[in-house]
Amino acid sequence: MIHKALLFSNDLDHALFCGFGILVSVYALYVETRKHKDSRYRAACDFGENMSCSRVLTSSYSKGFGVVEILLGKEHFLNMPNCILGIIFYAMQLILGMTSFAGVPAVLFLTSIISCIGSAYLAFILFFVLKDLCLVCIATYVVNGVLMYLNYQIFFH
Ligand SMILES: C/C(=C\C[C@@]12O[C@]1(C)C(=O)c1ccccc1C2=O)CCC[C@H](C)CCC[C@H](C)CCCC(C)C
Repeated sequence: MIHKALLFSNDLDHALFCGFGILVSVYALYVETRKHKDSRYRAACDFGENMSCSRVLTSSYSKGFGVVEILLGKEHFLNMPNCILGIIFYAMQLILGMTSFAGVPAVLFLTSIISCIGSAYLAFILFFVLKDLCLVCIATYVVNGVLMYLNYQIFFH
């Protein structure tokens, strides 16, 4: 099988996309927090009624994927902003990606598959329920897709 790197090497690409994922998630968390404090705040990714990241980020789906609240309640610790889960996920990927323990590639690939399933669910909510074009959200779907491709390559190295 031919292994092709996306930009530089597999490992560097992996670290770069993890870093980008953290940046996007931190920005999204900032927008979410700021919008909750001031409803008149307009984020850089707010372009209109149906192209508004802050509308998505303050929706009921922005914490615990909108399902933790229903299953475990509003006060449950897992009912945290999706953005924080994203930051934890990318940081975990970044740190584990720099180690070389046996089993790490499997963990990276497996959690990456889970993140893509999560992304598919969020994309469905975004496009068909909220009917919005949230650019920071779409950016995370791309990052998760790329990370899964890179983790696949690392796993089947
Ligand atoms: C900013 C971000 C996602 C964007 C967004 O979630 C946001 C913010 C949101 O409010 C929203 C509302 C309505 C529709 C869509 C959306 C989203 O699009 C980061 C998640 C990335 C990814 C989906 C995390 C997946 C984490 C895995 C579930 C963890 C698996 C591994 C663990 C065992 C550690």
